[in-house]
Amino acid sequence: MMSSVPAVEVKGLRVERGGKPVLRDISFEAPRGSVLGLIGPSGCGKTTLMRCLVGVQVVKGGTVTVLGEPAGSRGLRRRVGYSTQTPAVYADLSVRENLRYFAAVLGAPRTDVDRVVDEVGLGNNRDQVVATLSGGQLSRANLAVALLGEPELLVLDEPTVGLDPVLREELWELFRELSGNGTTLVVSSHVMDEAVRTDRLLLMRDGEFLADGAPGELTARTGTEDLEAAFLHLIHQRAGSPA
Ligand SMILES: Nc1ncnc2c1ncn2[C@@H]1O[C@H](COP(=O)(O)OP(=O)(O)OP(=O)(O)O)[C@@H](O)[C@H]1O
Repeated sequence: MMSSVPAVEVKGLRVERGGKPVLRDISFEAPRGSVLGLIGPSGCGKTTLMRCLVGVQVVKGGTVTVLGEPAGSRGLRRRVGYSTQTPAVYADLSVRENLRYFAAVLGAPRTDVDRVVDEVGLGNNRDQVVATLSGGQLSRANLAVALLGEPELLVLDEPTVGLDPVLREELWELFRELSGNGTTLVVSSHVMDEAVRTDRLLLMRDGEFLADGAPGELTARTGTEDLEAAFLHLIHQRAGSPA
């Protein structure tokens, strides 16, 4: 039976980096099995928020609860998958060797290796040394590591950067399939056309949420035709509102 505890529960989160506020009083919840999009311009705090979810960021205030436990708890190690923008895979090992290594570290079954290679569409590159992969193949190898062990929550920092539209489409189909099986995904992007594929969007700017809702709700609420226009509308609205 699926737990009723939200996959993610963030309350009053505040983070400072380099002495400056980077996240200012952020609160939200992600129900299990949802695909949550974290969208906003470069430097708005997306990576910092994701670091909080996986428990590697020092926080100034607030709480971050993941699958019912404080973020970063030991018990969450195998239940949460994280892929960073900087690839974690070793350049001098093949795709398969990397995944075997990470499967052993994570305690994931060895049979997972071929499954995740196929899921990210690297079936023809499984024995290729990572140093020789293209940029898009490299980011998919990195994503494959996060899929090992079938984590309940996947935190993916810009997983589709540098991919062509066909591959992006395929990856989004995979994300939808994973969420259909009950996995919760938090996916960051600064590309608005990806935002429409999420169940719920958190539009971020300067460490705050401009809006939080389903893509259709956000366009309806702002009376705009697409999410790009909705985002601009919200920025102008915020700029025009009294402090
Ligand atoms: N180690 C650090 N020390 C000081 N400031 C930092 C550090 N890391 C990030 N920052 C600052 O924190 C803010 C948020 O950065 P963050 O990486 O979370 O943004 P982002 O939205 O993920 O950006 P991008 O889309 O470019 O990855 C930025 O202003 C950044 O300069």
